[in-house]
Amino acid sequence: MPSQSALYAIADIRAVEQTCLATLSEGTLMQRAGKAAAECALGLLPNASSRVLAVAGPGNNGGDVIEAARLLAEHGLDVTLWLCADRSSLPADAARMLENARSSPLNIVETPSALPDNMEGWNLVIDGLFGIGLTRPLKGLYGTLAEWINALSCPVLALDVPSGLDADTGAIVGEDGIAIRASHTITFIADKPGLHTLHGRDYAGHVHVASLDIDTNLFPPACAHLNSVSAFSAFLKKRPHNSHKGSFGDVIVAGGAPGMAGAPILAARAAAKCGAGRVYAAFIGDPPAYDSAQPELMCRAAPSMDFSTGAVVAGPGMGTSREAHDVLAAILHASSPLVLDADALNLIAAEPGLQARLAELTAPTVMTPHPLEAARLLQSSTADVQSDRLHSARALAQRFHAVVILKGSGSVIARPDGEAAINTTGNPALATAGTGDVLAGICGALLAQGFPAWQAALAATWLHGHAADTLVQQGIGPIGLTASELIPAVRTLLNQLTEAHAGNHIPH
Ligand SMILES: NC(=O)C1=CN([C@@H]2O[C@H](COP(=O)(O)OP(=O)(O)OC[C@H]3O[C@@H](n4cnc5c(N)ncnc54)[C@H](O)[C@@H]3O)[C@@H](O)[C@H]2O)[C@@H](O)CC1
Ligand SMILES: [K+]
Repeated sequence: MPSQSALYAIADIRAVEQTCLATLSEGTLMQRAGKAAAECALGLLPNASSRVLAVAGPGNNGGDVIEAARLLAEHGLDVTLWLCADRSSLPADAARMLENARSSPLNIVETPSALPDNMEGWNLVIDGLFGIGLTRPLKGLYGTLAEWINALSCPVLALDVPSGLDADTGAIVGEDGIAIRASHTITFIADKPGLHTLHGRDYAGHVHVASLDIDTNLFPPACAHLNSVSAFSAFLKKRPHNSHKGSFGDVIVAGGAPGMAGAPILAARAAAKCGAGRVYAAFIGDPPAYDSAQPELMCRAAPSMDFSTGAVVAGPGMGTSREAHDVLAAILHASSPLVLDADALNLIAAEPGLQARLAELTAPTVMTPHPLEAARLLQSSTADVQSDRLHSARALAQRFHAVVILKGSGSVIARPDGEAAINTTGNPALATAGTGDVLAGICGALLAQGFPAWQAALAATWLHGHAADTLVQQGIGPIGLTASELIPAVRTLLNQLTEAHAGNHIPH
């Protein structure tokens, strides 16, 4: 089995599946999938007399659920199978599973013409309508069934992919399409990107991978990975006693047009609490004398700053004025480790001269667009960006020669060589003003402490999301979590991770 964090595109899964089908006896893979699904279902059921509704579609995803339903019925559960397809046109393996099921205690209802009025009484629904063979939106009976299932209060286990969801992108198929909202998904052969980004997290729920005992050697390289601590932990360093404020780098946050002074302050506070030795907040508008809540920050006028002395976070509340443009041009000429956020991205999107300079930079550079900023940079629409987030993040990384964090549910981190990761932490509490400034500040602090751009982006995204998850568990959110509250939680996590993962060697 490939590593737990590896993600595979549908085309790669198909290739692996075809090779396996050629060497295994007929129905073997489907039997393995059905068995894994039945075991997963058992773990979700309250007792031995639970009532299960299994829905089967016209393809092999239907075959998987027929086999799972048979096994559960033979286990003694009260299982009803709705076969939402014409029996005579099922693919061979699925037809075989149906034949096997006929002699089991499974209650089979073929092509149900109407849905039952009674929505209560099911302990679990298993979704085997469509898997990776989905080619068009759910319509007619399938659409109605998805709506009906989504209104139930019991757990829903999706087999391979929640029906209606694109396993590559996490998009719901069709303009007004619908997908089954699962509480759990058991996905076969290997994990898939669409279960973790865009609508993926909302529709797939908890994802479990069943590898079906396929030989690891049959897998091509993964198309992306899930972000995890192990991807950046090598750069978590214990601090030597003999260190001083110069040992951990400077961060200069540049932004703060008139009326927008809070944004750079948030980023600067985050940078200070994530371990930068010294932090400057540089303002396009008049700088405040100091930050009374965090007087360690040094507040300056941006046009007079030297941006070559530390890692720079450009953009929070920067505005797009002529002054902002000139400050950004000076930043790009300083060639420092760089985080580009918010209006810095908008300025770059609007000006080819800045784009050309950015593409020339060799210092570590991280860009942190949300989908609208990404659309401006790619000269496309937000809908286009979101329709394939992995592709969009990679396109940005290649075009601007930078590591890109495309924010949103399941943030995508991509680098110019095409390597990409999907973040697994975070929750809707982060959908509030200022959280992006905090992310940029964390990233800047890690760059200042010597993280390469890729690991800084992975670590910042993971920490930012995990801090929000921790706060929500404590009841601080999702409603009303503020960006300021994230900052001390990120600091705690960063210290805990460093304590747990850092080696004893002295960094220098
Ligand atoms: N072939 C095998 O032996 C295995 C298949 N597996 C399962 O098979 C699935 C893939 O099977 P298939 O390729 O048959 O694909 P699906 O079962 O996802 O469905 C494909 C069928 O549905 C039709 N279809 C697609 N979208 C539709 C829509 N919106 N409305 C109505 N009909 C639609 C297609 O024309 C095709 O007949 C995987 O997701 C996985 O669950 C796994 O069991 C592993 C082994
Ligand atoms: K499914």
